[in-house]
Amino acid sequence: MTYTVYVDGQEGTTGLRIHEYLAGRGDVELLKIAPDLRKDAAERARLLNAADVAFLCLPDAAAREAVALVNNPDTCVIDASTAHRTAPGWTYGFPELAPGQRDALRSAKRITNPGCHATAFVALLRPLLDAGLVPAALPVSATSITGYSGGGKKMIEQYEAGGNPELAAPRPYALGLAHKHLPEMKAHTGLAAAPLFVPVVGPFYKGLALSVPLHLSQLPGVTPEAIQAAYEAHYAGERFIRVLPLRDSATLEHGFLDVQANNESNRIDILVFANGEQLLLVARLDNLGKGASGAAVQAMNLHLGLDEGLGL
Ligand SMILES: NC(=O)C1=CN([C@@H]2O[C@H](COP(=O)(O)OP(=O)(O)OC[C@H]3O[C@@H](n4cnc5c(N)ncnc54)[C@H](OP(=O)(O)O)[C@@H]3O)[C@@H](O)[C@H]2O)C=CC1
Ligand SMILES: CC(=O)N[C@@H](CCC(=O)OP(=O)(O)O)C(=O)O
Repeated sequence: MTYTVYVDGQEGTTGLRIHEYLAGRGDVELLKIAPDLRKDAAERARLLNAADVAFLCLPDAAAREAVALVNNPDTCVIDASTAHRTAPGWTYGFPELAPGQRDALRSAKRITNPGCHATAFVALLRPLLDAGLVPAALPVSATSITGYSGGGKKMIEQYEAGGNPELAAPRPYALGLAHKHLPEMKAHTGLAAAPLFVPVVGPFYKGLALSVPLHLSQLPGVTPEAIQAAYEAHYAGERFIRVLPLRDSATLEHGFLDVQANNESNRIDILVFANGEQLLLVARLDNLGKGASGAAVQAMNLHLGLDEGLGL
């Protein structure tokens, strides 16, 4: 069986990476748009509707426009943008989210891929809310350090042009405290309020690690071991989520956390560090792997009834 796949936004960072994942596959026929017609609505509509699976690797406005062009009821749209992550009728492309998510993704024709920071945040918080260890009302904070490819072509060009000393150091951003991933972080964890979230972009291509500090004094009766056990239970048998042993400083290189350790993989590592009543939860991943294109291909495989890890 051959599946017809179209990537709208094939020249962008996420689109190119999806092409790389799919290039060697004999079961996928990749439809390509002529370079001069890349933004031609009629030609995009033709290809979107000819596809079994259409990936949208576009800015939000263009992704909304692309969805409006799809009228083939059999086309499954997998949107990598932020446009539909909490929209009704769309299924969150995170198979490991909760029991039932895989069945939902098999039948969905509209799949919305999680954001890179949101993937890490949801991976850390959802199991703890589901297990009743973190109450929905708990105020939560998070920081995340990411490589510059997360900012797409424009940011990659800025960093790779060289000559700007400001870019040599990590840069906190989204300091209006209104990052675009906040709505999905709230919606897909069950928290009553979005976290206070500060992302930081650094002078390296890719790799992401998000940290959530917790004070056990705010969680009566909860222990580090209970948190660890909740992760192990939630992610038991998951091939793309690895829960490292509690306080596993052996996974740290010379006492530092390597945020690039999962690059070129579709894996998320979950790490729990504890000292007395203070706890630090960390999730790390490749922002272009499980944080974007890898997750999109995993969702496609699952939707088509194939081995979820095919090509990943
Ligand atoms: N980079 C990352 O780590 C992640 C990105 N995402 C999301 O994925 C989406 C794509 O991001 P990314 O690949 O980084 O972005 P890029 O800027 O690298 O690529 C976007 C591509 O879309 C093209 N494009 C823009 N408007 C249109 C249009 N109207 N019709 C057709 N093509 C159009 C652009 O064309 P042109 O080349 O002419 O500019 C560009 O090639 C975004 O919504 C982003 O938020 C999600 C997770 C992670
Ligand atoms: C460094 C950088 O700018 N990163 C992007 C995140 C990219 C991503 O995963 O998010 P979307 O899928 O929502 O684009 C940002 O924080 O806006």
